[in-house]
Amino acid sequence: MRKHATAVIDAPAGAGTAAIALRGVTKVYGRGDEAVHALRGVDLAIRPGSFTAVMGPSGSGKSTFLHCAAGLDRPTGGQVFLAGTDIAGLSETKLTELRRTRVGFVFQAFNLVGSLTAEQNVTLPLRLAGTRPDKKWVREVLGRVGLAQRAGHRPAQLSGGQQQRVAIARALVTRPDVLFADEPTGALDTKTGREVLGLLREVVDTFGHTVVMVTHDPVAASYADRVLFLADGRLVDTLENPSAEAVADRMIHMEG
Ligand SMILES: Nc1ncnc2c1ncn2[C@@H]1O[C@H](COP(=O)(O)OP(=O)(O)OP(=O)(O)O)[C@@H](O)[C@H]1O
Repeated sequence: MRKHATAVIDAPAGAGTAAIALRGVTKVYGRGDEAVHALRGVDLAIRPGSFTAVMGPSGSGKSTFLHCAAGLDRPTGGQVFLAGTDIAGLSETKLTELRRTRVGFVFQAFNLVGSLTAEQNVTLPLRLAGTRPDKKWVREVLGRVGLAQRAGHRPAQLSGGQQQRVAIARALVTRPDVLFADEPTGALDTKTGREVLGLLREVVDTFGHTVVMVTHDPVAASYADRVLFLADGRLVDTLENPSAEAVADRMIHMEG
């Protein structure tokens, strides 16, 4: 039997002040005997300008949480507020617009367009949203991720860490309310992974962005201000100012 850590459920802050707030969010895949309860009533609030890591055993609902929080998928029940907007009530068109402009995504596999330069990859979300890219702002974002000198390079001409930096710049270019990262260091070696984590920390501390990152790695989680632990679709624990050791210890007890 899976042992759960003490259940500490965050009281949702006023939905209007949180970058993200979930209220009683459930997600069921399939029906009847086949039904999988991926989220079983998640309540939480994430402060603007904070860095949050989401951890939990395989199958605990981390990706489902990320998808529901980011408007990539609709919850079966409950409410998701993104900077005060209840996204469950939005039409498909509005939800697509929200995904393009108010949230940013960084994935393990970078997901850059190989035929485009770093700068063109970064401006892609703006073009998709029908906005003319502001050159000064695009340069600024490329500078924030340390790629001012690589703007004209294509992904194949960049290292894995540089490609992930392009992906981070692309995620930030629309000035999103939240940047979601799904195992952003999963495809990188340890040293490069740490550099990317340092960059995520920096965009929070220096530029006030809000980052929510799913990870399996306790060291990655230790870069966050707070770790949320999911088990069997529930938020079962949180850890403030986490050390890698404390996170690893919590995980061992959850998986034991
Ligand atoms: N599209 C789907 N259809 C049916 N079941 C699904 C679907 N997506 C996820 N699940 C199930 O929901 C549960 C939660 O999955 P989820 O991918 O959110 O977990 P996770 O914590 O991200 O796992 P991992 O760490 O292995 O990536 C699992 O039991 C999974 O099998």
